[in-house]
Amino acid sequence: MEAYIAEVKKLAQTLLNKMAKALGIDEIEMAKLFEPNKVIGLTSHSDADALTILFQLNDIQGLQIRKDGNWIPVTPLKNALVVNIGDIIEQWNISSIEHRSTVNSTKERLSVATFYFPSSDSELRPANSIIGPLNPPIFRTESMEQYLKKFFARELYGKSCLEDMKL
Ligand SMILES: O=C(O)CCC(=O)C(=O)O
Ligand SMILES: [Fe+2]
Repeated sequence: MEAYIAEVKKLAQTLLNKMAKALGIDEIEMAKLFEPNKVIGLTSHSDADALTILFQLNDIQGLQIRKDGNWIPVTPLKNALVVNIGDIIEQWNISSIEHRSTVNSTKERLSVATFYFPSSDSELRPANSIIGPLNPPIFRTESMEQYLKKFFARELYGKSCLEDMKL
């Protein structure tokens, strides 16, 4: 995995250098755009899926979750997976988790996220067992197809892909 990532990085650099050269862009100026200590990582967001299973492959810290307005680091643990609640589970009145990741300017951080979504022909609505006269639905019903269309058109920023479905 590490060797693959190193090779992919080299390939991206080679391709960008060639493109820059062909376009007359200064290669040194361009390289400055990709310095690790200037790369932000992933901006604050919640995942649009139901659950994200995250495997942190090495012990370089980078993932942070937002709790009561503070950013809390999620220390990688050996033989442990991180499970993130995604936006879709908000239909069950459980909040999705806002998180971000930072990069380390000297050490490479490796993590593999698997995003678990309902099937594309399903419908997003609260389960009958959790709604009633005292617990009306919080979101309007939407097809997964509509939801995914919106998801792919939106910027990775802030919380909840369900926000605009709020009733
Ligand atoms: O950097 C990480 O481990 C988290 C990645 C993440 O939040 C995402 O891909 O949605
Ligand atoms: Fe995420």
